[in-house]
Amino acid sequence: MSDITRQFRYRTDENGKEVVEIAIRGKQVLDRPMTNFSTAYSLETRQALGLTGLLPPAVTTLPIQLKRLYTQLQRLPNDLDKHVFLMQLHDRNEIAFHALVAEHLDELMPIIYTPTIGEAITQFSSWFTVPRGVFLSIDEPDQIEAAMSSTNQGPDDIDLVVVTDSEGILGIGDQGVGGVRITIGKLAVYTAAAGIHPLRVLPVVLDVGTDNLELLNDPGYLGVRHARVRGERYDEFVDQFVKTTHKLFPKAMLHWEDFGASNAHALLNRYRDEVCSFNDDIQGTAAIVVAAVLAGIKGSGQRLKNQRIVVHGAGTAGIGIVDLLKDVMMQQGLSEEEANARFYCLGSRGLIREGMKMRDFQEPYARPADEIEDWDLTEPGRATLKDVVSNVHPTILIGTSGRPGSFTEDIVREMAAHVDRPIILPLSNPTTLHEAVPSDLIQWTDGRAMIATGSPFKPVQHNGAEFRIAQANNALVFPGIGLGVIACRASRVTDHMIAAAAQAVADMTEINAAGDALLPSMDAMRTVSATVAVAVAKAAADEGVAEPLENPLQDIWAQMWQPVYPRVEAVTNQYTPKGKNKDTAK
Ligand SMILES: NC(=O)c1ccc[n+]([C@@H]2O[C@H](COP(=O)([O-])OP(=O)(O)OC[C@H]3O[C@@H](n4cnc5c(N)ncnc54)[C@H](O)[C@@H]3O)[C@@H](O)[C@H]2O)c1
Ligand SMILES: O=C(O)C[C@H](O)C(=O)O
Ligand SMILES: [Mg+2]
Repeated sequence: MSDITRQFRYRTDENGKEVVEIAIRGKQVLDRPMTNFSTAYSLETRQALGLTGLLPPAVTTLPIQLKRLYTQLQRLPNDLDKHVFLMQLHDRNEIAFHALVAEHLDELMPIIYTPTIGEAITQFSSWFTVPRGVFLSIDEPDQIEAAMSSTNQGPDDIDLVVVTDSEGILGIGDQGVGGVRITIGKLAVYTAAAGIHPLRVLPVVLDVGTDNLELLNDPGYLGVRHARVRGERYDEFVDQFVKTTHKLFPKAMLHWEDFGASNAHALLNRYRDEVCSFNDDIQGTAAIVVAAVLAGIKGSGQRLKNQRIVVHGAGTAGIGIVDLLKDVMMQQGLSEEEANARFYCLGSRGLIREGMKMRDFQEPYARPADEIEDWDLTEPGRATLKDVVSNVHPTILIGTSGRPGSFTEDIVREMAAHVDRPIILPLSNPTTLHEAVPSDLIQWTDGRAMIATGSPFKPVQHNGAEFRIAQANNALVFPGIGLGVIACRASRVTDHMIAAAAQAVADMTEINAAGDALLPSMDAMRTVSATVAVAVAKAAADEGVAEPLENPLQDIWAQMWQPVYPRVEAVTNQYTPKGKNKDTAK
């Protein structure tokens, strides 16, 4: 790696200010998203970088550019067009992109991320323009190292790798190569919410084929054109990817996103003790949902260990949530057996019971086979959600099924008839897949339900009160987990660190009046991330997977990158990646 020529380098000067040294000249400067500051370049810098004549004469500032960009954005007719516009800005002027998102966080999160990103992913091959991310093909496993190295990054240059194999994108399933966009979206959220430096990250798609026939039959499809490879060849490919990533970027946290349920659990278990590895759908979702649950329970004066919890959709996210809730219950004094008994998990064949076919990660939660003997079932031999709710009287109902509308009026009214403050969490994304919408839930429970949803919803008015709807999306917590891990260079991500993240978010919320939300709002993401990061770094030190930070708040705050143009130095030297500093060179 040592003789790679660099074109520019971001570093911090003696006053802690960011500087970019630029060795390229002319049009090349404007062609790179991290060196193109466009009309904001001063006349001297334009001269020094050979930009004279390549830009209109006026010198502007980032705020003026943002005003112009925001006006252009607002003229666009729909969210997908806005998403594409923002992604093009991302590829043209990355700092302006991040600054625009930061300035309009609440409004633009749903555009760059869930739910709009779901639509963008399904249409990836038709709106593809500029490639971003690393594409690894199962048909060329010997190219993994070359592909991962083609970004010219040295061993100290990458803090975070987000990877997907696209089998379980949101609730929309197998999206083939288009899944690369979820890794880019997640990384944009890491930067917006936790100030992770945009040059110190790598989005990766493992293209192992697709079982999506629509994609396979589309002549314009840009991915590997065959069915999904499974089994040994898949495992070897993933293993090769993990080993290569760890070899090239030994300090990076590996974030797994939107794998199918079986692989998600298996890969987390395989790698969690080998590398610094985090599954967002399992652990990130669990952390944010447990935070919402803890806040709700505190608000209604209850104890977690006394709850009856029904989980509709016992897959990656659902069982991840259950596992973490169980850990917290055990910390509160329940035995494992007692804790397991608090959960009722449903899959596509209804309530999961002993003797049924199930996945290994569901086994601890299988209900006794004879439990439903006395139940008056809607369909013989299968306990549906309706049956479970009317027999169990749950206090908490969680939806991670991707089945829209499955929390029906009947079911919700039945649940609310037996609990004072039902906690109802329809978490499936994107918006169209929610198990119920907040306005219905509030109406059906006459304002008693405590709600959080996976995608954003507008506040709901009821009986003169405004209900702000908490968004229980892992985006509120994974950026802080990543920031904490990076700040203390944790070697592993442990369950204790995830539980600490959940508790930190729960502690930020007070539920006093009807309408109070279960979680902080998305526009408080930077504060939430910093708070989570401090808790995660502390838990990492307690667990012995990192050294304690000397001054946690200051260290973490200082780590957070701000989207402003750095001072420019036109240089002539060529860079080589350094092994030992935190500079970011390309
Ligand atoms: N809010 C968040 O932060 C968040 C995070 C992760 C996932 N999710 C959402 O949760 C949903 C599921 O994601 P996942 O990654 O866990 O997928 P998954 O495929 O791993 O799990 C879905 C589960 O639902 C079950 N299911 C299917 N049909 C059902 C039915 N009719 N009744 C009951 N269960 C049924 C499946 O058996 C499977 O176990 C998606 O819509 C995803 O967007 C939300
Ligand atoms: O991506 C999201 O919006 C949350 C979650 O990771 C999901 O898969 O739905
Ligand atoms: Mg996901």
